[in-house]
Amino acid sequence: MPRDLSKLKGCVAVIPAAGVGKRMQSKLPKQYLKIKDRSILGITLDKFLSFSPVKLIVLVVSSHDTLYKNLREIENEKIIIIDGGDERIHSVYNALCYLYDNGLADKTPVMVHDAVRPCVSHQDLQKLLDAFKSSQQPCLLTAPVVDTLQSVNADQQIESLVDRSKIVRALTPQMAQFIQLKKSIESVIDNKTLITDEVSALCLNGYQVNAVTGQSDNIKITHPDDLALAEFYLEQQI
Ligand SMILES: Nc1ccn([C@@H]2O[C@H](COP(=O)(O)OP(=O)(O)OP(=O)(O)O)[C@@H](O)[C@H]2O)c(=O)n1
Ligand SMILES: C[C@](O)(CO)[C@H](O)COP(=O)(O)O
Repeated sequence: MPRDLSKLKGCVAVIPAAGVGKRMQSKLPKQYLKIKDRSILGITLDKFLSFSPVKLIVLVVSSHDTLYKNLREIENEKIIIIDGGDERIHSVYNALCYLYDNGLADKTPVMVHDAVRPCVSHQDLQKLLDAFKSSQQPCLLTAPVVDTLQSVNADQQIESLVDRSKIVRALTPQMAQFIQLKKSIESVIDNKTLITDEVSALCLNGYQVNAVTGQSDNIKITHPDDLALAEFYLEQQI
């Protein structure tokens, strides 16, 4: 549905939810699995609908998906639905193209957040937004690595100790000005560079990206064990 986005003030959230969840090994795409009667995607959407700086949410779903229509959160005028692509990066790019085609101003802050990270807190969203506003540079939520890190060779033999003070877990949201994000992703897609997040695209295009330490409970539900863990973390937030 076309909209005039040229006057939009505030932040846009892009939520890629067009994956199949292979590693989850469930019949349903994992974003539709339930945690205490609520779908993972519904919980994530609710976090963004109730975060007032976000004025528009672009939800990206598979073109074969009909399940999103059953979400009680979907009937909200802040949400726009877009078809996804083959990889996460293509799904995000489709959302950015929609925003471009509908006139979103170049400097609008855009946050990209995985549908399957329902434990993200408003406190962390605000922290990320504050860091973005004060630095005027792209940034992302991160969490420290707590284990000792060893690198291994192809035969699983330990090669060397990795300096963990230089490593962080890349979480989402990841954010940048709209046009920085769109041009960076466009360029990695054109060059067929394999990347798994927005920050990689921004770095490859020469932007300085700042890590903002967030809560380590902002997990991506990836494997079956993560479901119980996310349920536990969400209970702690009530
Ligand atoms: N073509 C794709 C692939 C992934 N995603 C979304 O990107 C997020 C993070 O990706 P990941 O955890 O890798 O999800 P899946 O691709 O669904 O999982 P898997 O890799 O196990 O198949 C998820 O919200 C997923 O729905 C997407 O929008 N479009
Ligand atoms: C974007 C992301 O969630 C950051 O951790 C991640 O890159 C998703 O991709 P992956 O396939 O699980 O690495």
